[in-house]
Amino acid sequence: MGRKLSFSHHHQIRLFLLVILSSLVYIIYLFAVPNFITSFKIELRHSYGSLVGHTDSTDGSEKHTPLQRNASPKYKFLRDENLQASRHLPDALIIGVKKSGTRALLEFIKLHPNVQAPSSEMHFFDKNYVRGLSWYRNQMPLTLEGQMTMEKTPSYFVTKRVPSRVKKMNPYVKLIVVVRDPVTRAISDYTQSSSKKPEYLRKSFADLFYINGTNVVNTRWGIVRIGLYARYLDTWLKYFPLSQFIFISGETLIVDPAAEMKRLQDFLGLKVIITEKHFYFNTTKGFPCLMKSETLASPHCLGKNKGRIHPKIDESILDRLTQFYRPFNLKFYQMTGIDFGW
Ligand SMILES: Nc1ncnc2c1ncn2[C@@H]1O[C@H](COP(=O)(O)OS(=O)(=O)O)[C@@H](OP(=O)(O)O)[C@H]1O
Repeated sequence: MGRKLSFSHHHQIRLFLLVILSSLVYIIYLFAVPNFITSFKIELRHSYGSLVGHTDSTDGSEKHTPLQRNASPKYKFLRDENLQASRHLPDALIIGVKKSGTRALLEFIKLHPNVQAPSSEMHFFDKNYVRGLSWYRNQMPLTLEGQMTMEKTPSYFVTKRVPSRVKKMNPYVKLIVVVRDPVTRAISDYTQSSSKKPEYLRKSFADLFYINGTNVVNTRWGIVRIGLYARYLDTWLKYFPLSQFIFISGETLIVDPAAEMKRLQDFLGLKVIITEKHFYFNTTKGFPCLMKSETLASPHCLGKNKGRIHPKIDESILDRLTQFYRPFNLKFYQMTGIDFGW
């Protein structure tokens, strides 16, 4: 009887321990797994650490949480060095021009250790302005002291309300404009639009280029209008001095990317780190590619929507376009002091 009692007593203790252990496992599951998933998602969203806590105060200033609080191994170096990372409004903007090589330029300059930039176009000054500057700053990647922040949205160059808004953010911001022969630019833009908008498939370049069967150039067609660089620059120059701009040749960016990158690094006051060594010419793509990108250690070209095959456009239309742009191009050379040779 005594042995029986002690057996059931042991049995009860084991059962009790099992219940405690299962409850513990359940509690750990409840708390730890969601936390793990959340932090994993955050890591994915920001390749360069948004786990460094920061919040926006109502007055728009930014508060930082010390890196020491972040246990992620990614920040070990920063913690060891007692460095703090924070988000800043852009010091430089790639404002345009659409289809001139703005993505290539951004990818190339992002290789510089002192440059941080979001990959996507923020469209802050044209479409998202109501969200406010603190929203814009929150979209920027973290930077350390000595690093500059950059953003590119090519529609800024041609949107009337943008220059005054940019000036309000920072009157000393550096402005980067990539330009390309407006004829090639128009065809590139048309090629992209045809791939996106089905209505373009039913109309040829000629249909859209001339006003209803006449031989009058349709200057209301955005694809033609964007190439009037002198007009848009004129608006920008009402707000910023020419010395705050750099004009990058889209053509040179393809044949000699290192030369344009040297000009850009000098203009931004950066040590020239991106040189010929960073590029190779990919004959299949027909464009320069990077030996390594910001995220990939292997040779890397821009995506397949950059460097598209253009449709054949009638010679007479090309001549007409060239003539049409000529006076505007000359004016642009005069304003910038650069003959782009178009
Ligand atoms: N290295 C490299 N690789 C691929 N493409 C290159 C490169 N350098 C310049 N380009 C030219 O960039 C054109 C696209 O311009 P954007 O990046 O400014 O286009 S966008 O406005 O952001 O849509 C793109 O236009 P398309 O050829 O019409 O696709 C290219 O001609």
